[in-house]
Amino acid sequence: MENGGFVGEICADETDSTAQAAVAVRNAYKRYTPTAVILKNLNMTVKQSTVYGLLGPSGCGKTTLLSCIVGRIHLDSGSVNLRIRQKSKLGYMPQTLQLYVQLTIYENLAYYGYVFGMDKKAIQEKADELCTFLQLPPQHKLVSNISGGQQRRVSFAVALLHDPELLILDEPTVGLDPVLANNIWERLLEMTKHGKTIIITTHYIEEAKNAHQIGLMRGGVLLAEESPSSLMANYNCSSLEEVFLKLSYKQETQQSQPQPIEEFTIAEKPPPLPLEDTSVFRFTRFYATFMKLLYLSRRELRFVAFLICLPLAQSVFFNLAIGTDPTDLKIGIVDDELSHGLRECRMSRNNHCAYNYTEDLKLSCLYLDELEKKNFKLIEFDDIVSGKKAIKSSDQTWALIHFPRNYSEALSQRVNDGHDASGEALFHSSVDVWVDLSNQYIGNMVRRDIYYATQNFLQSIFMVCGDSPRLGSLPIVFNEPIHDIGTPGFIHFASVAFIILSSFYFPLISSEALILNDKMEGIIERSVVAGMKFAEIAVADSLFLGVVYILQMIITMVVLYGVFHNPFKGDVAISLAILFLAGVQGIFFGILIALNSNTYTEGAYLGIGSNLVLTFISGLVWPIESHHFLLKLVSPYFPLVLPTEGLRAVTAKEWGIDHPVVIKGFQSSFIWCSIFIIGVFLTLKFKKNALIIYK
Ligand SMILES: Nc1ncnc2c1ncn2[C@@H]1O[C@H](COP(=O)(O)OP(=O)(O)OP(=O)(O)O)[C@@H](O)[C@H]1O
Repeated sequence: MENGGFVGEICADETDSTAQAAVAVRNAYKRYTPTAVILKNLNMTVKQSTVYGLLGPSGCGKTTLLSCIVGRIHLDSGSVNLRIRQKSKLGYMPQTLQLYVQLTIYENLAYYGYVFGMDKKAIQEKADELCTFLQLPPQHKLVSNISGGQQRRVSFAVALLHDPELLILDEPTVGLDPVLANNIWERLLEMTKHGKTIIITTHYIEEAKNAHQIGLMRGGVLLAEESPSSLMANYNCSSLEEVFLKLSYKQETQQSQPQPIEEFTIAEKPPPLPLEDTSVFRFTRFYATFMKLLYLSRRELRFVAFLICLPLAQSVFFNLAIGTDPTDLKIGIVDDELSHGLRECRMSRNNHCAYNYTEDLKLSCLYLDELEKKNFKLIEFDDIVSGKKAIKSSDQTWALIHFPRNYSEALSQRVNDGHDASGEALFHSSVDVWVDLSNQYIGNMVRRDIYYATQNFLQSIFMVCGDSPRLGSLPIVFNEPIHDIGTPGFIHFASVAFIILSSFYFPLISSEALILNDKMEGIIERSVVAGMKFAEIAVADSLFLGVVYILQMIITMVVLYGVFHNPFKGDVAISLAILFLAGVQGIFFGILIALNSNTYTEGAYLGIGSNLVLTFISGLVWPIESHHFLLKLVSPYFPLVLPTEGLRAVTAKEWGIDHPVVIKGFQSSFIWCSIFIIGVFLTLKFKKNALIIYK
């Protein structure tokens, strides 16, 4: 390099050094947005077995440069060549913490140790040594309960844990006790004697004098790259601060005009990452994730209890709150044939035959008995006007029933005279009913039960006279049901959709929460830099969630079918298979949401919002047969809709795996599982920040 020239203007004879260097960055160019150009044709050469101090003001691009070196982000053009070939030989301490603060110091070290392929004994030995050296609190302390400086030292320990050949440290000495900082520098220099190479960024120029080589960075370029002594000698300065100042002035005068963005050529395809990992699935990394989940569940007992109690509470409340008919509904009664009000019914003889009418026959009392049997509470009103007023002004009374003054006599005549009954007898033998239909469901139910009560009342009249009760029935007979599930209630219908949605939703929120948390905290990022594959994380998470899911499903099924006796008549294995596939869909949909969310809020909205839509269209709230015709055209193509139909057919109709409705349920499940899994692959491949949140 020409004396005084920026490192960006690299000489041809230096290209040989690229091959020998531990790290060689050539013509590096990186921008975050078209106007935010961070690295501008930067060149950097780090010799093997040296400490390289990267110095520069805040925002000059140090972290960006290190991120490109460790493969956290791609360069837009240029190249990074590393002497090491495997990620396991790289140690990286990022600027942000990227630790599990809910875990202890040891558990964090163990997690990353397993990621690096270390065994338990080696991890424990190294953890003991590093914790002593870095003056860390006892290893059983939670990271959340130690100071910020101590947390950073744990992060530093993680970088040193597996004795890497190339160590990249982003401001490891911030806020450290000077003695400890000095010890760290001594250790770093000692490590170079064993062939290690270290790049370290720092704001402390004084401390950087310890490095073998210093890179002075400003505005996205390296102004100089030499040993501290040569820098001071070459620039005729007594301190590094002075050298930096001189070079900064020089840069200012040389680049008085900002370099136009067009001058930087961007490669069409981003240059490859320096350490593309070709290794396949590694058991140790899968084990690291699984162990971490076990550690987390031990630490987060409250959350585990929540995961178990949530299905319990949901299914209990579902059964207690949904599906059974309302009881004790109030009905207003205006009975003009009773001169002493409803208490007269208790005194009068009501059960003699209507064919023999006498003054004391009060058939309205028999009618009222039937209404009470339907669990209505009867409220007496003096007249129709006050009864209607009460319904209008209060939401407590749902209907008003009026019996005319000569109701029993007219009804007797109607029964006796049959088709010869007079118009007056027909008129006065009818009760008037007004129903509050402001709540359609309750209003319709009140109407239905008044019909049933009327029918029962008429049947009882003929029975008392010794005739067939059929005389008082509509001429229609409902025979044995074809698919009998006992007394059918809305809950029986809804319980199938409920269990499918639970099978889908519990794994969804758990997988989403796990991945999104690790993504937001930067732990996936650090793990990926350390060699972790997303497949290893996904498989370990899925297995762990599978166990939780089985527990959740057992609880839900015991409550639904054991305690509340919802109908379940068909093949258990087919039903469990449908539920299992709903769980798999949930896990992968949760992962997909996490990969596509950039904030916790976004993740929460996507998770809850999608679930609401599925709740509406899957038949939990209302039968899909009653959907709008346009929705009916598309709803079968939504997840869970056909599996719900299939499960309903299995559990209520005992249809088998070969029935088209059940087959369609399975087809839909397989197709949606595939769509979610493919979605995860495509997101990982094409979405820039699927795993990493650039802070
Ligand atoms: N993800 C991002 N998107 C857009 N701009 C970014 C992003 N990350 C960093 N930057 C910008 O790039 C510039 C360089 O940031 P970088 O973190 O590399 O600087 P630095 O030298 O490490 O600073 P410090 O010493 O304060 O850590 C800054 O202006 C920063 O705002």
